[in-house]
Amino acid sequence: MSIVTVTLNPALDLSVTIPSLQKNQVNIATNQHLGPAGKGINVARVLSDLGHTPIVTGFLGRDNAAPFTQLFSEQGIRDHCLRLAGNTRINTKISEGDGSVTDINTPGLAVTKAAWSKLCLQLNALVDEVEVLVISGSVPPGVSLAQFSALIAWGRQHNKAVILDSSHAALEAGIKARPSLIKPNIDELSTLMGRTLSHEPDIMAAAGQLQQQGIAHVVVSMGAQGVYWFTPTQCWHAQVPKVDVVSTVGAGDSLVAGLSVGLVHSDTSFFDPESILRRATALSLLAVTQVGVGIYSSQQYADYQAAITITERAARRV
Ligand SMILES: Nc1ncnc2c1ncn2[C@@H]1O[C@H](COP(=O)(O)OP(=O)(O)OP(=O)(O)O)[C@@H](O)[C@H]1O
Ligand SMILES: O=P(O)(O)OC[C@@]1(O)O[C@H](CO)[C@@H](O)[C@@H]1O
Repeated sequence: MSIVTVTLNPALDLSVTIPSLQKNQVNIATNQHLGPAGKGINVARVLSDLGHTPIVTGFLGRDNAAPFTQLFSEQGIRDHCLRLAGNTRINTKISEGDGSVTDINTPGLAVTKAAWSKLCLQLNALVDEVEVLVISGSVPPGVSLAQFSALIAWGRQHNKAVILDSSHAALEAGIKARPSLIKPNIDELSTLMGRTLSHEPDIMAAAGQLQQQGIAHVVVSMGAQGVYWFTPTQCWHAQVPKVDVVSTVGAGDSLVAGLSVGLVHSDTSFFDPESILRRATALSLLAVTQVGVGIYSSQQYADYQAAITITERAARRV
């Protein structure tokens, strides 16, 4: 059994660092890096650093698939991604000296009906191997929101824990299929609820509303303000230490990787949200202190776990 991540719209991330972005000017980057990414791919990379053997699936462009194939083979990730004619998109991530990031994401490779059918067949063939299904990222051209939502419903019908990490219309559509856990960031949650959320009582009320719609776990990532995790019975908050931010890209994916490991035991007595949240949040701190994701230092991972403060909040239900 494995954690399976589905990335319908992966990307090569072109990460550039500049001191301060000047609009309408020539900006000279001090660093650049082009590497395989996309939300579910990032999740799998972190899982493999944690000692898991995740399965990745979704779509890749055949013409520039080599960096992905190399990553999967180096990291021991089981590659079930379907290759389509053309190139996987390139997303640009501009990191500035103050830690802010500007993302320029492109729409991605169009998925044909035949390719979608192949993915469905492949998932059916993998079903007995799925321990947790992580569905991450945007919906590429050619895939409808109904198909996206059906993917989540498929996982739930097969009694799998399904994590959904997406945004905008895809998040809204996906929620209707009642994933087991969603991980919006605070802006995504505000957009979803149609109101600005920033204070704890508002976030609690929003999470409660979503739980009433059948989503057991709502995790809200809040950047430097840490993480809230609303389980069916409790509410936890992770407070993060101040860190030197290199790039926040992939921080949410690293958090999701840690949560996916935790959900493996969600219906057993081994389920311990406090320690899952501590570890998952530490993984997100490793992400913000590097370009890309992964455990670059076991000692740093341990130190971040020790520096995170987890508190239980009195859950308020709507
Ligand atoms: N500036 C920061 N300082 C400390 N921790 C941070 C910072 N930004 C992010 N984090 C950590 O990473 C987690 C996820 O970040 P964030 O809320 O920005 O998610 P996200 O928007 O989904 O990220 P992304 O889409 O870029 O992967 C936070 O909950 C926090 O633990
Ligand atoms: O367009 P999506 O799928 O929503 O997001 C894609 C993306 O921004 O997400 C990852 C960071 O979370 C990046 O590696 C990648 O470029």
